[in-house]
Amino acid sequence: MATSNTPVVIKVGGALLENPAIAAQLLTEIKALMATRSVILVHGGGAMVDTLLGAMQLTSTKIDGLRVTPDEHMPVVSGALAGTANKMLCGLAIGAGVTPVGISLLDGGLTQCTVLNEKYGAVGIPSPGSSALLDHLLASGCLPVISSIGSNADGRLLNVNADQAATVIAELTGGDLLLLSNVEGVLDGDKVLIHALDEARLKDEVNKGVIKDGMLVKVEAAMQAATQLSKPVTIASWSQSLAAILTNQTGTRVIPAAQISGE
Ligand SMILES: Nc1ncnc2c1ncn2[C@@H]1O[C@H](COP(=O)(O)OP(=O)(O)O)[C@@H](O)[C@H]1O
Ligand SMILES: CC(=O)N[C@@H](CCC(=O)OP(=O)(O)O)C(=O)O
Repeated sequence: MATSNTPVVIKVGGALLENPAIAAQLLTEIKALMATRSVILVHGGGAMVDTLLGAMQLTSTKIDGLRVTPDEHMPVVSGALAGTANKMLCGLAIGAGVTPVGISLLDGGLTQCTVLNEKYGAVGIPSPGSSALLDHLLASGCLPVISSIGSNADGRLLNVNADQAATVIAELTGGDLLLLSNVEGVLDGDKVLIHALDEARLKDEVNKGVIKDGMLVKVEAAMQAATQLSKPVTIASWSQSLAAILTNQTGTRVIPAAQISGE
């Protein structure tokens, strides 16, 4: 039975699925956490998308960490993310003794997406919708496992970066957001962990080219969520213990940008 109304929204990058032992350990820790907190799992699967597109002889490019996704790639992309990756995580959850419910951003009116820019093809930017489905699942003691496949109002399927997907779910639920990846957090130019990243430092490291590619999308999503929720967002590694991450012993804390007074 959860004792806090504030859920923990945990996002895992797709590379986790290539490490089944670590993934199983994380799900075991999530089960323990669910004794006191509601947990929502949001996941990526970029590596799996690459593998499945490659197997279909389809080439894929990224601009600033976002995949250019022609509509004709969407059956493979949604199959990889909402299908294979989602069900692998649900299977690991069952193995850990948790009851998962695998869904996507487009289910139950959780989010609505708009097309980012046609130069990216079917790539969506999500906005919060209704939390009713999540409220119901959490009240039932289930673990929502959410893939980053969304839709616009016309039902066009859209590929959403999974860090942006996690951000919108944290905003929807007021949750504490952990973005877990294959690095211990945001690293500086000497590959040393940055413990706290405020807006000025973020801009500086981005301008220097130290924060780039997938991490650029991640820190920008984290700063948006931190500012919107008025609380820090954590970027850390899924190979470290959740207990250590939740007690700020490891990872990078992204600090909310100062709100302009009167806003
Ligand atoms: N300053 C940085 N600190 C840490 N990682 C960085 C940095 N700049 C770029 N990266 C890259 O970003 C990657 C994490 O982003 P990404 O691959 O999108 O992760 P995920 O799939 O878990 O969301 C790291 O593995 C690293 O290669
Ligand atoms: C638009 C866009 O870039 N979508 C991502 C969605 C998956 C993702 O973000 O996976 P990771 O968290 O493992 O990187 C993609 O197609 O790779």
